[in-house]
Amino acid sequence: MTTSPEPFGARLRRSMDERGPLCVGIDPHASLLAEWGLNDDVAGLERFSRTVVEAVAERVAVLKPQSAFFERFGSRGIAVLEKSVEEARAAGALIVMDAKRGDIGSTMAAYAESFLRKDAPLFSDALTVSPYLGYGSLGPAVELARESGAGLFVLALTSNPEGGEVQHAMRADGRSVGATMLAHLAAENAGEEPLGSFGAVVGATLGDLSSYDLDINGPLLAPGIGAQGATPADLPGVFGAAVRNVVPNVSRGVLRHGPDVVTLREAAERFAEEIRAAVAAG
Ligand SMILES: O=C(O)c1cc(=O)[nH]c(=O)n1[C@@H]1O[C@H](COP(=O)(O)O)[C@@H](O)[C@H]1O
Repeated sequence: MTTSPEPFGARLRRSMDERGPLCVGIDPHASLLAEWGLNDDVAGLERFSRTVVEAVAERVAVLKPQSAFFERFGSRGIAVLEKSVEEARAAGALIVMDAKRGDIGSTMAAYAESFLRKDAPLFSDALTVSPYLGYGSLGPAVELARESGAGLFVLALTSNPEGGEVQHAMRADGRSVGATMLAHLAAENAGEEPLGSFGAVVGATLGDLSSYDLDINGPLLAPGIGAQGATPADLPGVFGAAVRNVVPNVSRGVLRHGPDVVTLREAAERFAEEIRAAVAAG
């Protein structure tokens, strides 16, 4: 008899409760490699990524490698990404692979195989995906995620100022495009306990979102804290009652404190503490 794997949402809820909700990004910008005294090459990439994993993977709930910075180095960069994913998962962190995939359904199935099939070299606990070829095009990824006990984070209301022209656009039924994505996710997660596995990306930079129904019974990945100007203290005002399900991401705000492992860890802990306090007050 095969037992089905524990769903991502349940694993994430437990990890957030035990470790706090902070997600640290692994974003090896060329400028950060330089600040850390590393070369902009595969050896520099590997040292950077390993240092972040060593500093925080045993402590934070989630690590989010930004695939673009690894892809920049071709197959050897991808090999570093594979190793980092393996090491971070071994240390108990959940991996959200930030690859923002999105395509017609038949191609989406291949993206899903790449990141959400249990035995794939880049298997990740969850994957960021773009629904802007239509939410239904994500179907194969939803299906494989369910089978593998993995999850998705669907771009709903992104942190960047340009996102509004698409996401705030009004449909004929009077609902915005972003709100429509949130509604799809709420349907996906209906009845799941303690938390569904199909999350939304909602920027922490967006101000008051009370006109949106963020109650999707799933996690809300909230980038934008630190380098993009949002702070942990903003979270209750942006997310309201949904703040309990927010996974706040900080990349450069933490990473600029490297390369010393202890200093990096302390920077992550400061954010984690501020986030804990803000969520408790919210
Ligand atoms: O999906 C994401 O993670 C994401 C969505 C979004 O709306 N905005 C956003 O900044 N991100 C990612 O989150 C990270 C933010 O990095 P920092 O601005 O350095 O904290 C980057 O890896 C972005 O690609």
